[in-house]
Amino acid sequence: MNTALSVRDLGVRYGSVVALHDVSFDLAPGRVLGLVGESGSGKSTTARAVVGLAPHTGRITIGDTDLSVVSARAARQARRRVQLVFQDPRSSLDPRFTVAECVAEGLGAGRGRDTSRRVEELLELVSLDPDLGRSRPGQLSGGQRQRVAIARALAAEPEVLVADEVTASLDVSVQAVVLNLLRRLQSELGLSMLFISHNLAVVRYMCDDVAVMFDGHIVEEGTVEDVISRPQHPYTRSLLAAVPEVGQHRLLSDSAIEASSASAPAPGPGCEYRLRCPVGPLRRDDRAVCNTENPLPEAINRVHHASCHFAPARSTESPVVVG
Ligand SMILES: Nc1ncnc2c1ncn2[C@@H]1O[C@H](COP(=O)(O)OP(=O)(O)OP(=O)(O)O)[C@@H](O)[C@H]1O
Repeated sequence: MNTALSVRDLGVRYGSVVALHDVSFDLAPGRVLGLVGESGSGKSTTARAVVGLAPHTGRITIGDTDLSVVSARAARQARRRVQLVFQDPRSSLDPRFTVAECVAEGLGAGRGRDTSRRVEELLELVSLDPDLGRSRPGQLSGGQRQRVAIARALAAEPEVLVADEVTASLDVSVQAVVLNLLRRLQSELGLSMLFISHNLAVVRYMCDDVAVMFDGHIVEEGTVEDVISRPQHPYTRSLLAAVPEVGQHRLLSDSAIEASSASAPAPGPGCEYRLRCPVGPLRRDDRAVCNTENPLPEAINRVHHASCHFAPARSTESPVVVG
């Protein structure tokens, strides 16, 4: 089979802790494979091993380069075709560098006179104003910082992008913006993506295929639709049961996510948010009205799961009832 990334019998230990046991999976070219599982199941360790940040046993093949049989130099070159975007851009971007310097880091040794033009192009690619290149990461919002981290990863012109909980440190409305950006880039650039998340709703939105991790093992894999609608492993069933909106197929439409990434009004009293779901009609409960007793995060939590996204309906002085 033609694969962008193939992992066989991957094992990682941290001292006496065995973090990964014989993990195997294939990522097909141009597809998005979700790696899902609870905290501590080994998702980040898998990502770190794939990009060479964790010593491991087993075999990793990038394109047609089996890293276990080539020289260290050839392995380093092959690994440049796989780029990792970390969970928290505050720690992955050097605060002493300007944004432009952070992105230029990703261009590697071959950069020359055209560096600043290329950095501008990369900032535009992630929908950032190139003028932000003169700022420091600390002057940007969390969502802007994560876009810079994505631009830096794309600077290396990777074939595979590993996105490790890239929205976990972001505010819920900004999460939607970053997810949509990743979807757009993946499709426009034909990237293969290993998308790591503990959130099954997000995995369903983003991925074609999914592998479920538990205690350092992959316990189930398949297309997202098959695994979510016909889970075979008891652990997958328990993960699904713990996320009601996936179990009930109450997931998010593109339009809901796109709407939430547009100019959302500042949440506050009298501001109504309408939750959307692509399957079936909205129920009356699918709306959340914010008021002083019920500020936005609680409203969203009460009606839907906290990790869901939402679309602003309209902002008024007094709550509006949607029929
Ligand atoms: N640097 C480390 N030293 C020792 N043990 C570690 C280290 N990093 C991870 N582990 C352990 O390895 C196992 C897998 O951790 P890992 O971070 O890969 O899980 P995860 O699924 O990514 O979790 P999370 O979603 O919380 O990031 C856990 O038991 C964890 O405690």
